[in-house]
This record gives sequence, C-alpha cells and structure tokens, in this order.
Amino acid sequence: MAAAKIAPSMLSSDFANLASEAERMLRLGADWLHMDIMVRSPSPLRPFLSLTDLFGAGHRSEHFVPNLTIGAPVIQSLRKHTKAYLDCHLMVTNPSDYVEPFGKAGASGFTFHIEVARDNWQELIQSIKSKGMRPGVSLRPGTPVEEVFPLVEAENPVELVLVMTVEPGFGGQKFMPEMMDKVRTLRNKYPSLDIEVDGGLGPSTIDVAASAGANCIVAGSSIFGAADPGEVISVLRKSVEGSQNKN
Ligand SMILES: O=C(CO)[C@H](O)[C@H](O)COP(=O)(O)O
Repeated sequence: MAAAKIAPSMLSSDFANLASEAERMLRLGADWLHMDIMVRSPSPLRPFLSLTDLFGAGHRSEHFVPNLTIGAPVIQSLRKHTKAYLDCHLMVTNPSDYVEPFGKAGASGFTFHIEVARDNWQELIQSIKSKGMRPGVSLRPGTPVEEVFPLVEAENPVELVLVMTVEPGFGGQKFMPEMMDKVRTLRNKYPSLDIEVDGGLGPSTIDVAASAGANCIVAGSSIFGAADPGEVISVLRKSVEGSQNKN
C-alpha cells in the first residue's frame, strides 16, 4: 500500500520566510514540501516557429504556465535549512535543462510533464535518477491518463504520477472531480504506485480524492489559509488512511 503523504504547496506560503514556513509545516505534520517550479522558458518550437508567427499577438502563452515562481537557487537555499523531502513539480517546457541544477540544489523528487516529454521521457527518467532524485510524471487535465502507462511500466519507471486537478499555473483554483477517473484507473492498475493529486484539495474535496485512490495530497490555499493548518493536515491524512483501511 502506498503510504499517505501530505505535501503543503509552498506556493501559498510567505516566500519571504520560506525556511520558517517549511519548518512550520513539518512541525504541524507535513510529510513532504511541494515546490511549484514555474519558469517562463521558451517553447521547444521557438527556434523554428512561434505561436506568434502562426496566430499573431494575443495567442495563449507559449510558456507551459502563465506564471513565474522559483527555480533551483531557491531550492538550494531552502535545502540548507531542512532535510525534508522536497517534492519539485516542474511546470516548464524543457525539463531536461533543469535536471542537473535541481539535482545539485538538493531536490528530492523531480516531476516533469508528459506533454513536454513525449519524445524523451526515457532519457529524462534516467538522468533524474542519475542525479539522485525520484522521477515523477504529471499530466494536465486535458491529457488522457493512458499517456503515462508506458512510463509506469518501463524498465526504468517513474515512481510517482501527479494527476493535476486544476489547470497548472496558480493556487486557489476549484478542484476538478472529473479527474478522479484518472486516479481510479491508475490505482486499479498500479496498487502500490504513489498517486499524487494537486489543485483545489482541502477538507471539502479530500474524501473524493482519497476514495479514488490518491495517496499523495498537495494542498496550498486550504492549509496556508486555515486558522489551524495542522488540523487541515490531520484531516487530509485521516481521509487517505481511512480510505486505504476500507480497501
Ligand atoms: O500546482 C499548483 C498550481 O499549478 C499548485 O500546487 C496547486 O494549485 C495547489 O494550490 P491550491 O491547493 O491552492 O489549489
């Protein structure tokens, strides 16, 4: 059985006090710290053709997400203050460029998106492992779950699948319950896989995710915005463990 992991999304923390925010979350019972890496890196098509060339100005961003957060230097700084598992979710168009810097910085997990790694996921998994990190793959809401099966079944597999339950980019969005079919499918196929959900998770949505089979729970605004964040962490954990005990 895959153990429950509660991972506060540090995107909702006070970045100016990141080390103490991390320490506070761990003290309140968090297992992992979820780090949302959003970099305005150019599309791989950029040298040849840009969306601006195709559609003109005003098109949807060529960047993986329309936001900018933190990079390897921040992970490196945080690593000096904590031994915690740093669960890094790379929302970038070119994850292979970040493997070495994140490995050096002290990232624990490196989760890339299948949408930008359809052609090179084998090499990517290999290089993530060679830098001492745990590889994971994530999928956007519109991406069929079948796309990640080969990565879980590979000789050199990913060890975590992150099912996005909002469009990646920002905290505080509404949970998409229709993503639970993906979680159920993954759990039925892979009983011991780490299945993570991210986006809109909190006390009012956790039971749906936990009963579908998610065991790694990312939650930002519901934890950091709560009067008692430790209580929220405890509610999330009890829901996951309660669902596992039923099965
Ligand atoms: O990956 C993310 C955004 O892309 C965040 O981790 C996610 O949205 C968590 O925030 P919240 O719990 O507030 O929804």
